[in-house]
Amino acid sequence: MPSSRRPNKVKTHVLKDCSLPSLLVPIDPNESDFTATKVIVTIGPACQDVDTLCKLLDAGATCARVDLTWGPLEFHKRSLVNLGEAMRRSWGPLEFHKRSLVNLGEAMRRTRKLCAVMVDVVGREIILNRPSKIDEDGWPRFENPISVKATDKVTLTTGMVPEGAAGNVLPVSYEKFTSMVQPGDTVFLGRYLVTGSEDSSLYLTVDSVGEKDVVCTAMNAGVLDGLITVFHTERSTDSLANLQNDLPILCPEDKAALEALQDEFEVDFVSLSFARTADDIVQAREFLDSAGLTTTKIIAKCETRQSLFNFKSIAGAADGIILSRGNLGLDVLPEKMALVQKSVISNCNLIGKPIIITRVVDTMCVAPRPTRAEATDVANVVLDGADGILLGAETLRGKYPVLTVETIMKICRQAEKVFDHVHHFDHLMQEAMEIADDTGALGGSGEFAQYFARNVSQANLTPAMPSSLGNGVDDSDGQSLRSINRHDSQAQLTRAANLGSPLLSKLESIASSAVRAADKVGASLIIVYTRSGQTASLVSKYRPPQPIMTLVVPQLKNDGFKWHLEGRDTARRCLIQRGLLPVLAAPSQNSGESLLEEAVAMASRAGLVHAKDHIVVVQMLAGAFVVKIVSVDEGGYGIQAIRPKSLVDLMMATAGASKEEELGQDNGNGEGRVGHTIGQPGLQPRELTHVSSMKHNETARSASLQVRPAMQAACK
Ligand SMILES: Nc1ncnc2c1ncn2[C@@H]1O[C@H](COP(=O)(O)OP(=O)(O)O)[C@@H](O)[C@H]1O
Ligand SMILES: C=C(OP(=O)(O)O)C(=O)O
Repeated sequence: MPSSRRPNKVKTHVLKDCSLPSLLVPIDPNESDFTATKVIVTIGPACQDVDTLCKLLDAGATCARVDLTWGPLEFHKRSLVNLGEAMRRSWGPLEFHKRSLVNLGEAMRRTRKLCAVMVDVVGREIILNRPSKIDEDGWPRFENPISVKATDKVTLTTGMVPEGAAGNVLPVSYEKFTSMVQPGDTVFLGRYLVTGSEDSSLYLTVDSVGEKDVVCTAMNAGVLDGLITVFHTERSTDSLANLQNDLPILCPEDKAALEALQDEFEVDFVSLSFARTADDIVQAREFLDSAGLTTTKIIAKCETRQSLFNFKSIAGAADGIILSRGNLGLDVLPEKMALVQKSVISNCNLIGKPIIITRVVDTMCVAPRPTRAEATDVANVVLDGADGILLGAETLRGKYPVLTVETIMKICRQAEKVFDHVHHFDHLMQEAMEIADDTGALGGSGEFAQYFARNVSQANLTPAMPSSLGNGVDDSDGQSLRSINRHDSQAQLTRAANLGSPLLSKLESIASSAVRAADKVGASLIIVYTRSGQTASLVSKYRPPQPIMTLVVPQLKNDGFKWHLEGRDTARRCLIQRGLLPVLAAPSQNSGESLLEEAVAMASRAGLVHAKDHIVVVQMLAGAFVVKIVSVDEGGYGIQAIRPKSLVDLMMATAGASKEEELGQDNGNGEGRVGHTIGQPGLQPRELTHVSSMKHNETARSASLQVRPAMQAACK
């Protein structure tokens, strides 16, 4: 960080109404069960059947992950030449994952709930090559757990393990493993998706390194079972000293599996394991595009210290971040973990990228209740500002997958109630102002803007080590910047636009105005029309307390070969962002006012709004950006004419002016206010926004608008 006057500030918790008496009031059984925080579940044997998947969706899960880490064991022995068809035919776990997705489609049909699909790739994961067999359900099972006592010698080898060899000689999957480690290093062996603190985890200290063998001493006793991951802990406590493996960001098995899944299913997200640099995201994007997964979003997993050194460039290039706290916790000192989490979440919030946190309630793998620490942790994730929580072992092999989701949703709901939305909003605005100030546009030095731009573009913070393996710190400044530019997502373009502008981009100005207005008029709901999801995403960024109904109007597109409807995928991709409630309009529905009326009726039926409630609407009308307030009619079904007082409040909220100074006395009917200039709160008025009233309509309307999880939501 340069000596800018501006430190890298992170928002801390400011809780609204957290007095003990208010907290101890029993929870109203009739209170809305809307939960803004998203929950992603990992599908495994514990939840793959349709009934359990239905229960998970009913409990509130919005995205399901299939984890390719289970499976490629069989492939490590095969040459690249033999991949392809042979693999497709014989890879048991891929069949397991396909069945998961077929069942998920059925669960969506039955529950009429939309669920996104995430595929987690193996990437650079190093594992122990242990013999396994594929069970009848297609899931790999391992036999003969490995029992190790503290101070036992354990040998990790890249060679063959002769039959009858001692049980403490363990083959690792990465053939250059001996080049990575040196005496004194710590190597962690643990069951995939375990905490690292139970007796199925083993910490080893490296004694000596030979050509093929790494001899270690066990620091604790443990019984290794299941799929065992090998994690080489960073040896330096303040920089990066380890050599990193040179495995590709997507291994051949990942590519083959993604292609195979893409043939039959729609993959909304790829969670990119062990992302280290922005270039990893660029490479993954290139592959996904070439494989026809052009709309699939990349969520980079930060699971090593290296990913933190390159964090800003990774976050800038990816469509979202997963903070993989299990692995990261092996690489970051325990006393720093909470602070790292706050920093990562805050940075993602600032640039409006979804941030997902892993490893919250490990105890619920075996117990029906979380520990106090876990329950507190979940609440803190919400208060820190995360978008969602990713469940791993809890739903993959845990005893209580449904109860786990229910418990998490309840904790999140309570935490959301005290999340200070206004403070969060003001923090983002303040940051925008300071960036603007630093660009010089508002009289600042430009120092921070340069720092921010540099970090977003390359983040080359530590020198690369001279090695064929490399320590993996991003050493390709210009190159990664160029690559990112080739793949500029809309969000990146928006960010870039923001960096060059003293104020916010047009769309962001509209989105934040809508959130401010909703707050000022006490709206119950925000409705956002969206095509790509970008506008909805920007509204989510400002973390309104209201649900954000995200209206996606399908569009007929021609890809050069055939016509197809686009929109379903947009709706699903909103399902990892805090507060978004995507709704897919029926294709025949026009996107005008009648659609809004249907949306309001639907929100009313869903209990999201009641009679006389206000709703803030973001849409495009006749080529103009519109933020408007409508009210629910007396019957609670349709739209009432705009309430004049609310209109004044809207202008107050968005123009940041005082009632007396700017508007004079409210004449009670709001006349003369329609079409008033609305600017960015806290900033100078900038965008011209129409505030139009709705036509009066008291009648309840039939619902042609549908939530469209049914049919083809996950299965093509
Ligand atoms: N079908 C629609 N009808 C009316 N307004 C729309 C529709 N789709 C998007 N909009 C509005 O158009 C504006 C710009 O949208 P756009 O640039 O396409 O971003 P997005 O990808 O979020 O739709 C936003 O105000 C959005 O609310
Ligand atoms: C690796 C994962 O997370 P963690 O590092 O938190 O175990 C995961 O969930 O895929």
